[in-house]
Amino acid sequence: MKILLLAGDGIGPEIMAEAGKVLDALALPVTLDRALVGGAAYEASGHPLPPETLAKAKAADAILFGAVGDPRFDAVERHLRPEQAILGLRAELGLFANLRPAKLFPGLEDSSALRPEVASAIDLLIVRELNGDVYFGEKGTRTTASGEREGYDVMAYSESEVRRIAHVAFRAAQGRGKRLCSVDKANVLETSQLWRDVVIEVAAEYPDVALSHMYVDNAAMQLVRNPGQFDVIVTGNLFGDILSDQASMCVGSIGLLASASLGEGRRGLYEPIHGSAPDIAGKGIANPLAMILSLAMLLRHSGGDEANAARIEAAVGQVLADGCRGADLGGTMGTTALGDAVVSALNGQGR
Ligand SMILES: NC(=O)c1ccc[n+]([C@@H]2O[C@H](COP(=O)([O-])OP(=O)(O)OC[C@H]3O[C@@H](n4cnc5c(N)ncnc54)[C@H](O)[C@@H]3O)[C@@H](O)[C@H]2O)c1
Ligand SMILES: CC(C)[C@H](C(=O)O)[C@@H](O)C(=O)O
Ligand SMILES: [Mg+2]
Repeated sequence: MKILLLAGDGIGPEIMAEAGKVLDALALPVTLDRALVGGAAYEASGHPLPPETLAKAKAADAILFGAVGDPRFDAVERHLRPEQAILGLRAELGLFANLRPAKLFPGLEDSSALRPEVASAIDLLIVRELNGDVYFGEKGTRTTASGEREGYDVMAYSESEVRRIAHVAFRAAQGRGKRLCSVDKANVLETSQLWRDVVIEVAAEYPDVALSHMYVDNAAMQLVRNPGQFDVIVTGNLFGDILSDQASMCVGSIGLLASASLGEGRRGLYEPIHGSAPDIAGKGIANPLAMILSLAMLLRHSGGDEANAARIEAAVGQVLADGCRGADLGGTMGTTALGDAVVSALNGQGR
């Protein structure tokens, strides 16, 4: 398997180094390649997703992605900002299905922003559509008739876009608790009404899955009131972005949530749900566990290697059960110490 490592900006290189250690420890027959992406690529070549990087991504079986974003480039033209690299990869590779699991690791009951008994019940999967919505609609700024500036971003979903993500979500639910909650804003948005209608049509093919619908404002509230009620959530690009950051604090930290971005084939891109965290970059205190758990998802979904994916997840679970905590979880362990702890847990497995 050919894996492309794209570390990116901010804490990206720091956490990628720890995932690299885990990959080395497993000694798998993989070929590794690296390329610049995001602000680092813009600085070096004037584009956040240079053609060489995109070509390498297309040639890879899987991409392990750190994070992009650098406040130094927040004022450059939008199409050249670091974030365009990840949006470009998702679009160019047709990665329309973003899986963002959130489960409370034993031992982290008191780290959740929620009460321990509420947090303990969390074991959910957010299936976020990743190639459409207001992210990819027409956008711009214009001057209105009265002479003021107006920004606009068009929200749209076609029937086929909703249908394909609905199938992914129903299949995911079949492999879990057989409950799917579709989150939308159909009481206000035409885009959401079509979303809901199409999800209901697709549901006819999955009679074993119990489908429910929830408005996104209520879903945000229910996610902190009683997150244990959710099994699989399917939602659009923007709502999924927001709800997944919220879900991360329900299980303790944004530094724990991994994701898989998948298309039609086996190729996928795997990344933590968080960003480049410029406020802590270079300090050696970023939590590398979301990055390491993203590697586990890579092995599972693109590598078909469930055994090693499960080994990594068990090692992370062990490290957390042993009380290892970085600053985000109220502890003092740094990025490299946490990565080392995962490697020793891996090496100690089965002994
Ligand atoms: N997929 C991506 O590459 C991605 C995702 C989200 C944000 N971004 C970009 O990242 C930059 C920063 O955005 P932001 O501050 O809104 O979000 P962020 O996720 O980078 O950080 C939010 C907060 O969480 C903390 N945090 C994030 N990851 C952490 C980790 N692994 N360990 C410990 N603490 C962690 C940060 O220190 C910060 O306080 C922006 O340029 C944004 O566009 C990129
Ligand atoms: C950086 C940004 C474009 C990205 C998104 O909004 O999808 C990020 O927030 C994420 O969650 O991966
Ligand atoms: Mg996000």
